[in-house]
Order: sequence, then structure tokens, then C-alpha cells
Amino acid sequence: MSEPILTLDGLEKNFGALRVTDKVSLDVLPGEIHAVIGPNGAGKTTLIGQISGSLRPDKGRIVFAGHDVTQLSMDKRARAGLARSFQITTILPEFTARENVALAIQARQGHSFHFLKNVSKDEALNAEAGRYLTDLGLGNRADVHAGALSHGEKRSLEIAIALASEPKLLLLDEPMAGTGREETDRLVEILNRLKGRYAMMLVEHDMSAVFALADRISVLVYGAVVATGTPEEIRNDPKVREAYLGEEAA
Ligand SMILES: Nc1ncnc2c1ncn2[C@@H]1O[C@H](COP(=O)(O)OP(=O)(O)OP(=O)(O)O)[C@@H](O)[C@H]1O
Repeated sequence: MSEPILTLDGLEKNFGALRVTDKVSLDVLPGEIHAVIGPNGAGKTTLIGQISGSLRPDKGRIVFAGHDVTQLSMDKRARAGLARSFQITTILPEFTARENVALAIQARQGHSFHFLKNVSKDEALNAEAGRYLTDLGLGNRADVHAGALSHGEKRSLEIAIALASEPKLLLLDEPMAGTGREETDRLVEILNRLKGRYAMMLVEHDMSAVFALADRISVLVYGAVVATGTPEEIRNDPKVREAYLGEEAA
């Protein structure tokens, strides 16, 4: 079996007396979509914060691409190839979808924003940006201002921007939140097509999306992982049904 791209080893985080992350150990393999699910308040956002580096764990280790990154800043983790898809905040609405992705490619290449005015003239850059947009189903929306895209299209653009940094791992923090059924189905289809090319950790409330996408699912309850397994194993796990899915089915 190949080495995991991400390993969480005994992570703990407390807010005062509240244990929000309770000895969490799990890994993400190259090319795998590993979903983290759990009831409201189970600690998913806090866990994502610790992985991306916005929060420090009290205990435990985070190993990313073979290096201990537990004490590294968010910026350093991002440069090491850890991309977090923030909820739309990365998009510049006055720029076209293509320009948004082109800027991310430039950032990866080490250029800063003062090259902005050259973006529209660089054909190779535009072509590369176009490929990311096509991958995300936005090929025919490349020249639309990002601010004029639908909510679901913005979500897709945000993922295209994240992928343009060529990450080793993409953290997807509720990509389906606020999208309608049709847009969710479209995003699921797109992410399914990307499957195998990128390692992804997916935190998502939409269970049909999670079960359609994930290779493995970890279930958090009160900050602790109560089960990790294939969608089939998770669906049939009595602990999970009791703690979480059973509740929804009821
Ligand atoms: N900065 C903080 N200070 C104190 N308590 C916090 C803080 N951030 C989160 N919590 C608490 O930690 C627990 C876990 O919160 P978290 O947002 O990680 O859960 P979640 O699984 O992402 O929830 P949801 O599904 O509703 O987004 C909750 O009880 C929350 O109130």
C-alpha cells in the first residue's frame, strides 16, 4: 500500500473544559477521497482548522507528505501543497473566471499580484487556466465575471482555483453548502471525474454526496472518530447508525 499523503496521529484539542478533538487518528491515501462526517458540533470544522494550520492541536501530530507539519503556519502548509477550498472567499468577483484561475497559477509560479495586468495577454497561461475550468465544468463560463456566476459555479471555480496551485491534498470544507439539488449533483459528478487524480479530504453534511464520492468515511462523534471504513462498512456500522445515520433515518 502507498504511503498516506496525510496522517493525523492522536490529535487533541480542547476549548476550555470542552474536548473538541479527542485522540483523532486517521489518514488520507494518494488519490483517495476521505470524507469526515458527524453531527453538528462534532468537531469537523475544528479538525479542518488543525489540518490547514489555522488552529494548533494541544496534542498529537500532523504528518503531511512525509513531513511533520504540526507546528507549521498555514502559509507554509499551503506552500507544501495543502490547499483548503475556502467558501468562496478566494474569488475576485470583478475578474473573469479565467483570470481568477490564471492568478492562482501565477501565484504557484511565484509571481505576485502586480503581474495582474499581464494576465489577459498571456496565451499559455490562459490556456492552462482554461484546462482547470474545463475540468470543473466551467469551460464555457471562462470569460464571465466571477461575480456573475451562480452559487454552484462559484463553488466549482473555487475548487479550480485550489487545484491551480497543484496541491498534494485538497481540503474541501462543505463544498455543497448552500447549493441546490441540481448543482450538488453536478458538483458530485465533477468531483467524481477528478477522483484518483487528487487526494481529497471532504467535510460535508450532504450524505448522498458523501456516499456517492468517498472511498472511505470517518465518523466523528463528540470529537472522536467512532468508525472509519468504506461507505458500505459505514452504512452498516451499528455504532454509526446509532450515533448519527440512524438519527437521520428516524
Ligand atoms: N473557538 C471556540 N471556542 C470555544 N468553543 C468552540 C470554538 N470553536 C468551536 N467550538 C465548539 O467546539 C465544538 C465543535 O465545533 P465545530 O464547529 O468544530 O463542529 P462541527 O462538527 O464543524 O459542527 P457543524 O457541523 O455544525 O459545522 C462545538 O461544541 C463548538 O461550539
